[in-house]
Amino acid sequence: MLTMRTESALGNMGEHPACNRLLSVGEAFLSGVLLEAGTHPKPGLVTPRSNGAHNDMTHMTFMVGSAAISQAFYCCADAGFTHTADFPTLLPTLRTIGKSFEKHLLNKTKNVNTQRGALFLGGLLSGVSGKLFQTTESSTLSHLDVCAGLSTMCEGLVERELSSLEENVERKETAGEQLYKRYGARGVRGEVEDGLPSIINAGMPALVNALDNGLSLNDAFAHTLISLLTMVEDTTILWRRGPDFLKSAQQAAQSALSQGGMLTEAGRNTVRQMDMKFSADNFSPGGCADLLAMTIALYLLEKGNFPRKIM
Ligand SMILES: CC(C)(COP(=O)(O)OP(=O)(O)OC[C@H]1O[C@@H](n2cnc3c(N)ncnc32)[C@H](O[C@H]2O[C@H](COP(=O)(O)OP(=O)(O)OP(=O)(O)O)[C@@H](O)[C@H]2O)[C@@H]1O)[C@@H](O)C(=O)NCCC(=O)NCCS
Ligand SMILES: Nc1ncnc2[nH]cnc12
Repeated sequence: MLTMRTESALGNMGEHPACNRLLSVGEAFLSGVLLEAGTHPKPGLVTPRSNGAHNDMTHMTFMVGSAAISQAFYCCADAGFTHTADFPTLLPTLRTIGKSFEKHLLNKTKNVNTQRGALFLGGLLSGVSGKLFQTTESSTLSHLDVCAGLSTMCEGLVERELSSLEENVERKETAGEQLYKRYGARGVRGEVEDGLPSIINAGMPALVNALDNGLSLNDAFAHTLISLLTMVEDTTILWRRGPDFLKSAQQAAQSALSQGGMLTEAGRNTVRQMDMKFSADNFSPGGCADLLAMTIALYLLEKGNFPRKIM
């Protein structure tokens, strides 16, 4: 006797569409983190061909990290689908799932922080997606609806977790908490509370435009990353090199985009130069990398698949 999940995973969609749709949420977000890690070039970031600004991780670290968090997305989607109360009351459940997977991630990567941010973003988005599937028969979700649900669920998160930070808290303050105190940077919490404006206004339009213009998946993803970098307040850059570097990185990305980004040879050369400079200056936009992964995942949730051959 097959379990419901196994039967559905075997494609028996007719009987268990709900479970199959939750499996597709998990698959979309795992695809996002894997395809992000596999994209090259990405200024300062780890790719299959470069370790960027990192001396403690390679592409293999991200494969192990992705495997470690892969089940979190289905678990969060399932939690969202079975959550009978309103969006804000779903958040603590997802945080509990996330915190246990974060421990697992760091255990599997031997304490190298590959994708804490991706786990946070993907887990919350998966939970919202699962909840939205309660009220539709569709097998796809609009990224605008998912981002709106995220914003509703995370309303007040910055205030609760950053603005009201106690002085000399018992535990070591996280990077995000220290950066909020130092610069007022809202980081990933600000992104989710605002409903991912960087994806809605930059990432998703860039990805759709790149694919419509015939770019390969790799080049479309690299183009999307550059677009995100123009506007994201990336605390991983702030943490390593401060606000002036963050501003210069955003300006460099804007300059590359003005030359066409990955759509033109001049733009591609500028992106390659950015990669060399970010790596030499020892900083990388880890937050933008996570948002790239999420853009890919939300694209797959909305469209179901990529438009052409997977190349
Ligand atoms: C909620 C937390 C994840 C918040 O953690 P923290 O207090 O540290 O807050 P932030 O710094 O704001 O964000 C944490 C990570 O989020 C990514 N990020 C940063 N800015 C943004 C942004 N504007 N938008 C989106 N995402 C953003 C970033 O993660 C990526 O970069 C990390 C790799 O950076 P790197 O510098 O290479 O490595 P480090 O070890 O950090 O530094 P070095 O020593 O090497 O210099 C990697 O994590 C990428 O993912 C930020 O780091 C957390 O507190 C939490 O609660 N987690 C539990 C999980 C959870 O609640 N899940 C819920 C659903 S499952
Ligand atoms: N490819 C990557 N390189 C470095 N940090 C990251 N954080 C998320 N993806 C990353």
